[in-house]
Amino acid sequence: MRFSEMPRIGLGTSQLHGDELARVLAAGFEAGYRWVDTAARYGNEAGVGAAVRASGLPREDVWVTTKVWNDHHGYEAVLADFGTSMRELGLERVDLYLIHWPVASRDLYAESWRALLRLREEGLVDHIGVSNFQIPHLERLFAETGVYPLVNQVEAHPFLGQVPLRAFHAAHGIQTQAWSALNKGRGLDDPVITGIAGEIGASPAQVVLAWHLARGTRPITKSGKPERLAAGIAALDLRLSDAQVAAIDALDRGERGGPDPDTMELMEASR
Ligand SMILES: NC(=O)C1=CN([C@@H]2O[C@H](COP(=O)(O)OP(=O)(O)OC[C@H]3O[C@@H](n4cnc5c(N)ncnc54)[C@H](OP(=O)(O)O)[C@@H]3O)[C@@H](O)[C@H]2O)C=CC1
Ligand SMILES: O=C(O)C(=O)[C@@H](O)[C@H](O)C(=O)CO
Repeated sequence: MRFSEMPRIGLGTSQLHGDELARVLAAGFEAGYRWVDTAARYGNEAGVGAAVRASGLPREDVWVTTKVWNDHHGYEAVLADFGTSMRELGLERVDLYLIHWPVASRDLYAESWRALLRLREEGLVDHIGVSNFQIPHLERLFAETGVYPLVNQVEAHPFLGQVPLRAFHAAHGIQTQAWSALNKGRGLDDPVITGIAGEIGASPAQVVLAWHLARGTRPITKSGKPERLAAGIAALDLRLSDAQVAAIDALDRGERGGPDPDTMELMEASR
């Protein structure tokens, strides 16, 4: 799939395995999701690939992202682990391959980025990017290779607006993707969000997804409940006013629910 055709809302698969993974992905495809986010770390690439094949959808209609984990940084290690991901997925191509975290303490992320550039040059992956990179990490990639990532997938939700990072992305043509787009349900009861939900006749979760879309961020969400998955896709049709977007922007308190990219070092094996 061309980058310009990339779906606007992604379906996450972290911590989903076996029958539950198959059930959620089948419900997600039924609801209209066409972008699945996995990672070596999630230990479910084989199940994701199987669900894509089982969907009956043409392969070119589904966007599959996977990521290399922290224990496989470095040029040769990335190339080797990409091969393992491809075998696990059992798909001919992966649409987007990301470096999951910078793990700056290892000082291997720029070398890892060179490996992603090679994979793209060789046509083994269509698009490449990073996840959880801060501005200095992105600057370093450009300084060393002259190429910015196409995507940076970072934690973002109303309590973590990522304003400086998003401005940097906009200046350098990097797409912002939001993981934990719903902050795992936290803050959906905030009066600003429930108030806008009442104004437009939508659910709080739909309001948050519509807010991501209005500010040009691509949200990735997850639910085990088919009705929530369907509601998420319906958010594509919602339009917030500038005032509603600004009111949600004002909830930003720089509050992370997940790890801090500057200190995240989890090196447990992904496989
Ligand atoms: N690159 C990275 O480092 C990271 C990437 N990710 C990716 O992003 C994906 C999404 O992240 P995740 O944190 O799961 O996303 P969300 O913010 O969507 O959180 C999902 C949780 O929110 C609940 N939820 C979903 N919809 C609603 C709703 N309408 N009302 C209330 N609660 C709701 C779900 O519960 P229920 O199932 O009961 O509906 C689930 O427990 C991951 O699966 C993964 O693919 C995640 C973390 C880090
Ligand atoms: O879920 C992800 O994509 C993450 O990067 C992290 O949540 C990671 O999997 C983790 O284990 C953090 O402790």
